[in-house]
Amino acid sequence: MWALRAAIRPGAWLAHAVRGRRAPRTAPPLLVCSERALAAFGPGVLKGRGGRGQDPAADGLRSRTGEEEEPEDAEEEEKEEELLRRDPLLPVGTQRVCLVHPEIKWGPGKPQPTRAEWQVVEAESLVHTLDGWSVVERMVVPTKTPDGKLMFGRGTLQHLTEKIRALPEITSVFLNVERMAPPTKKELEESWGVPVFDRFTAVLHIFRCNARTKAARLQVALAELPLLRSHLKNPTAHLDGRGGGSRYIMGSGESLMQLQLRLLKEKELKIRKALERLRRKRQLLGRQRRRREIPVISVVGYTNSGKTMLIKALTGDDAIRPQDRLFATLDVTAHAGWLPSRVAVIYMDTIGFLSQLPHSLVESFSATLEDVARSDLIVHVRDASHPETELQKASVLGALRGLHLPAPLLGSVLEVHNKADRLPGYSPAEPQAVAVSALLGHGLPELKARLEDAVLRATGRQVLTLRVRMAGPQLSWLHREATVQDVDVIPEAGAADVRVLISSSAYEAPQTPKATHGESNANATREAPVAVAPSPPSGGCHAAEVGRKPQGQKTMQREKDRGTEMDRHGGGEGGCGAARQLPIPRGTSHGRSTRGGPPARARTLHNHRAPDHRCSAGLPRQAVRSACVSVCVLGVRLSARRARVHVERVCVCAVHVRCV
Ligand SMILES: Nc1nc2c(ncn2[C@@H]2O[C@H](COP(=O)(O)OP(=O)(O)OP(=O)(O)O)[C@@H](O)[C@H]2O)c(=O)[nH]1
Ligand SMILES: [Mg+2]
Repeated sequence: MWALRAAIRPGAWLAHAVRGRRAPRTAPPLLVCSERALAAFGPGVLKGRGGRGQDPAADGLRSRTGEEEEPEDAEEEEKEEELLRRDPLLPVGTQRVCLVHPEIKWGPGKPQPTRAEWQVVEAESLVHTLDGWSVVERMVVPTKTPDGKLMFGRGTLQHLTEKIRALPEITSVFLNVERMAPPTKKELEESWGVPVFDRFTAVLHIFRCNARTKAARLQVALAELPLLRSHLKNPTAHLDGRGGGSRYIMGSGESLMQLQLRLLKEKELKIRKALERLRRKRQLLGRQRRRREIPVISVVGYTNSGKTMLIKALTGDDAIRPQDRLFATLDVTAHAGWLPSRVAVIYMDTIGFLSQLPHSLVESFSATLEDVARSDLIVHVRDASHPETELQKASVLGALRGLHLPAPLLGSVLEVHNKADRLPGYSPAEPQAVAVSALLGHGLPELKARLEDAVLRATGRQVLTLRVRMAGPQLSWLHREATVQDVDVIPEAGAADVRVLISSSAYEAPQTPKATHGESNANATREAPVAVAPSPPSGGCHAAEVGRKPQGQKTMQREKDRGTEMDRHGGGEGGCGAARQLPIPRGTSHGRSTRGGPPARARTLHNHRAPDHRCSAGLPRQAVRSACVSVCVLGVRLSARRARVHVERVCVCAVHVRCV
């Protein structure tokens, strides 16, 4: 005989477990938002719909990956909205749910070691995710015939029906199975007298409630098509052949069933087309990000493990609002942040995983998860305090493998054990994992250092401090070929120590022998003993050459020769048009970097011959020129023989100064 556990009232073990899983809904601490971080990405890369604070439900100053931000063709927009109009999947309003968990005792259908009680807890969390829904009864019912039409044996079902019928307060039954066949649903609803729904329907309904962007809503609409198909019925079928009416509609030669199937097929094609349009836009934005060389870190993990909270802690973005509910995040959103060496990165917040998610559901969200495949690094956030953390890990890794990610990306996943504050003295068993508390900010410095290390390795970059001559062309070369993070001018030496983030390919170019550069190290910032940067084209005679990236050994050698020549002639400043000589770093506008690194940092320009010197206060041009005697440092006051000026900005044609 079977045992109907926890039928009358929640058993102590279960009630305890359930209480344990529901963390209090406390407001997360407010952190300072990094405005500069966001500014660094320029327009079109990071955008929030409607700006900060407009959507109180949104979990952050989110920059969705761009799909819905572009102005849409009005007609297309209307068509897409039409696709998204549908009836609710589950009953609306307050629901008191009876949770029935069929426990498969043996056989291939038996789930992996997950204990029934935790499956019940997770199912209960799903119900609580819906506003106004509560679980009033829980039942774990053993079954040997999960694939049978009625899921349970005859005697078991009868017993269960009596139990459910004896509970007048329940308004629906959640049968905790992945999918339920329509005939099963029909029979059970007739026996129990209340609506019955499965895990797929519950998750789909939650997705519907939480999806905000058009991409997410379209993906949900795509995911629910199989459900709609399985519920199709032909009301005239019973009339067939009895003379009671035509099974064809208005003589079209198409039965109602065929018509419904055709309409669903057309709907599917339209949704796929709309998703493809959004995918192209996302790819475009991805290309823009890559052009700007901003590394992307995808944060993945089981639902409710703290992904959003971790991104909030890493970026300091107080507009991000983590929530204690499953599938709070459904849209991939991008958030800007900085790593210790002021390396700008984008964190991608992603949809959480759940065990036993129907395959079609995961597949429909594959377009969103494409962003994960294109990232430079994956961070796997785990809830270390969860009793089933190992199973959650297995579930996430299984889903990641299903995404067909590039092997190096999959091989370099950085594991973060979150919620360590709930486990005093916790230390991860995995040597590579980092324990943190995103809530309290514990372990974040170590995590950031590890992230930087991994990101630099993944993107083939390193942070170096190089000493360059101010009179030489090296600094401008560095501005072009690397991200200059800091310039420390040493006036008495006529040199500067320049901290740069440089790609290995640029750094290891033939004319930059490592011996003279000092040791390269992805993390450590090293002093280079001598001026080292490869020389740019002579004197900046041709604007095209000034902005050109050295490609291949031949080009580099030519540039080296020119550089040698240039050095012999004292600084390499030719007599060409000064506008072409001004070494504005590529990708900058008005001295503001868009290649990573904080904007409006003091930037040293070595060129003595700035093309024009403009003074907003009417200072004589000569005075301004003499003020820019040696270096032009943005935002820094310079004293000169005749004037004291404040260099406000540097653009291609002028150095703009203000009299102080
Ligand atoms: N105690 C503790 N709670 C945390 C920590 N990090 C996150 N939480 C809580 O865990 C819950 C879920 O956090 P989220 O960041 O929304 O989790 P998520 O992984 O983004 O969840 P989904 O978007 O739903 O997949 C929230 O109530 C957080 O307050 C932590 O380090 N310690
Ligand atoms: Mg989230």
